[in-house]
Amino acid sequence: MSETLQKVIGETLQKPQALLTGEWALFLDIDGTLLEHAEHPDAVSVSDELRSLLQGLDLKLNGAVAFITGRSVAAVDQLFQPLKLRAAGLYGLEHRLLPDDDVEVADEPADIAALADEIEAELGRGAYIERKGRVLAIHTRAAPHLLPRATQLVEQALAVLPKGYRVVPGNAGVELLPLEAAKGAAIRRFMDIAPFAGRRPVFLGDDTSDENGFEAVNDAGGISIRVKPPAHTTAQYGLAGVAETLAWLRGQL
Ligand SMILES: O=P(O)(O)OC[C@H]1O[C@H](O[C@H]2O[C@H](CO)[C@@H](O)[C@H](O)[C@H]2O)[C@H](O)[C@@H](O)[C@@H]1O
Repeated sequence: MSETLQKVIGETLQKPQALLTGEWALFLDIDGTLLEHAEHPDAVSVSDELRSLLQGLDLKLNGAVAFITGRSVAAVDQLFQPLKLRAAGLYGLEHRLLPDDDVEVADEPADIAALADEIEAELGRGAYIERKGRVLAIHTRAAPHLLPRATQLVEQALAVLPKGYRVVPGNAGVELLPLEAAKGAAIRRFMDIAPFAGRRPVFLGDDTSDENGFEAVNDAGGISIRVKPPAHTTAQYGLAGVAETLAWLRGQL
């Protein structure tokens, strides 16, 4: 274990009680943080152990736990069923502020179906095009050589998309997001309401798209934790991988 990581984990573990008191709000990325990456987005599965860990944390923190994910809330529910938590999906284009509430969706999607079709036709079967309304994910895990071309295609598409669309590197792929899709804003939205308001936010994530969330919790005096941290991250702390993240979370129960 690197010295930095040791220090980071040591610091975090020095205050476990603090995480257990009512002062914390916990925000969780899913893929690469709670779940190991799989070859295809539909190939991941959630263990009963993970479900009960999350349920336990939710109880412990009086409901101040939310998924902050690039997946849609419907996809998250499907994955974690029967567990339902508060959630922001599609990088904050969707919010479910209470576990049993309806999902609030930001404005009607721009029609990017035609663009998705064009990219799919150009890249062929090696790439998987995930259509998420206003968000488009191009997965190249099964054909890494397609990533540069996929990135080029989505960058070119910016010229014809509504203002504010941007390209964000994914994990073994690339995503095209509208302006309002940002994890930091999603976290701030929760922090304005009960039971999150007045607590210190903790956010765990593993991707470039999570950096915006780290900035938001840093600004709010919270704790940002990047799983498998790269050299450059705005996160204050790091955890080595999914297994270590789950162990750390179990330690907070
Ligand atoms: O914000 P997250 O919860 O981390 O979601 C980010 C994206 O995760 C999924 O894609 C990634 O995980 C897949 C399963 O391991 C993997 O096959 C893919 O290569 C990864 O990029 C999901 O499919 C996307 O919609 C999310 O935006």
